Amino acid sequence: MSTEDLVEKAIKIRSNAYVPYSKFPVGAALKTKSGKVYTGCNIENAAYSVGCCAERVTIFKALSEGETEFVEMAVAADTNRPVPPCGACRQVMSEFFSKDMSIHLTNLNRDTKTFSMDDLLPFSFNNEDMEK
Ligand SMILES: O=c1ccn([C@H]2C[C@H](O)[C@@H](CO)O2)c(=O)[nH]1
Ligand SMILES: [Zn+2]
Repeated sequence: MSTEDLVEKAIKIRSNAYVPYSKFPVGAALKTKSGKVYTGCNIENAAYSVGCCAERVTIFKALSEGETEFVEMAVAADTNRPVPPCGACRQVMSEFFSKDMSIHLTNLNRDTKTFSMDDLLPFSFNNEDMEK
């Protein structure tokens, strides 16, 4: 699947977002090495802090199905600039994505900015930091 198609999937899955509190639907699409695509949206809760972003829902969906190798992700929201993922999602991404993996951030105009994992979260805390 092309990057453009991955972006379209991220935009489309926003329609499943459960966002009664923020009214800010976000969608994400994640491509595995084998070419399979997992999609996800944000899911909120009356206890605000237990809601989950589209990016993490998508990554956890794929991981829980046994996927471990990812090649590309797209994230979409109705924003002026391509939507920036929150810090928590960047940290989760850095656990499972290689430093050079591409993450495409976009909006409904299809303005798209592509970042490598390392650009999105430089100098990230990881397992090696606990090895001393
Ligand atoms: O990149 C982002 C930014 C925000 N949100 C969600 C969290 C919350 O449900 C709503 C408002 O922050 O948007 C995401 O899913 N992804
Ligand atoms: Zn997030």
